[in-house]
Amino acid sequence: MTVERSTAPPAAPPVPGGAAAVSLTDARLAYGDRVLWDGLDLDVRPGEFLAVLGPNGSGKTSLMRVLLGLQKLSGGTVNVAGEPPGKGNRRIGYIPQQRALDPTLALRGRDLVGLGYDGHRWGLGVRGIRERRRRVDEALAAVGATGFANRPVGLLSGGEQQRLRVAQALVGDPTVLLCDEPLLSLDLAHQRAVSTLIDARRRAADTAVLFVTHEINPVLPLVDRILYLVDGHFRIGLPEEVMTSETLSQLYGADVAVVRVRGQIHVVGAHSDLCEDNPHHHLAEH
Ligand SMILES: Nc1ncnc2c1ncn2[C@@H]1O[C@H](COP(=O)(O)OP(=O)(O)OP(=O)(O)O)[C@@H](O)[C@H]1O
Repeated sequence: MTVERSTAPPAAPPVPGGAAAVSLTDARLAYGDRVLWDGLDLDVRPGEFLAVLGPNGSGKTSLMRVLLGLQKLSGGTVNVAGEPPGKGNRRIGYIPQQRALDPTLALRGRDLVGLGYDGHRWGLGVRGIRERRRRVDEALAAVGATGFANRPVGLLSGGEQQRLRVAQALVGDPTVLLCDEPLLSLDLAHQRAVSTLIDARRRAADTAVLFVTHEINPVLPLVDRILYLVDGHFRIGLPEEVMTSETLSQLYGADVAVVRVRGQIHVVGAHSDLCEDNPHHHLAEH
């Protein structure tokens, strides 16, 4: 399989005097002889919003797992918030891909969010407990979850559970926020609320955001750069560099047209393997 290195010029200006929040150098991930990506050089600067796009199975979640320390690279190096990724890295906030929680789970919403604040330590002391409550309440309010914070999480709707996951990821003041399709199962109003919240967080606290999504349009105004993965190939660049007919046709190895309508991007492909379930991909079979 041929593997492509990004040819797009690095769009993000170097961080003056500061280290990258996420840094991958000559990174490779392969399962057996299946190469997901190779030669991946990527520095995400503090405060940057990087959208990670690509069809099913292109390795987006695997990239998140590498950054979380759950998956080893097959080659190259990775650093997150200045250190090699490890399971207990407190500087990472993670919003996992939506999965319904066990309906019998007795945990309340506010307990789930609290795990993001101090799931790793015990014995906070009275002042600590007060501060914890304040922070958890603040995070719950920010995602509009105060009204159902005391209900068992297993009985909440998918969208309500997802808002709690967002609060859990943000309550620990992360340096790096990893989001794996966080808008799935949210209605439009809550999609907007959650993306606004994530955007506000990175602006206020310089949190780097890596945002896996199948649907670029809801976050397009927030995106600084795009990492687009397709079957072992990738491109990194500004949205206007990556989301072009020429670049995507090269990446997919097929005739792909990128159409912009009223500020939205639509991708029209020639092959059904161009990920049919992607809302921004409209298929035109020949
Ligand atoms: N531990 C593993 N061992 C072997 N293959 C794996 C492993 N984890 C993932 N894969 C395979 O690697 C490919 C990439 O998976 P990944 O979940 O990263 O894709 P994705 O881009 O997030 O896909 P989707 O859009 O469907 O969520 C898939 O074909 C998957 O089956």
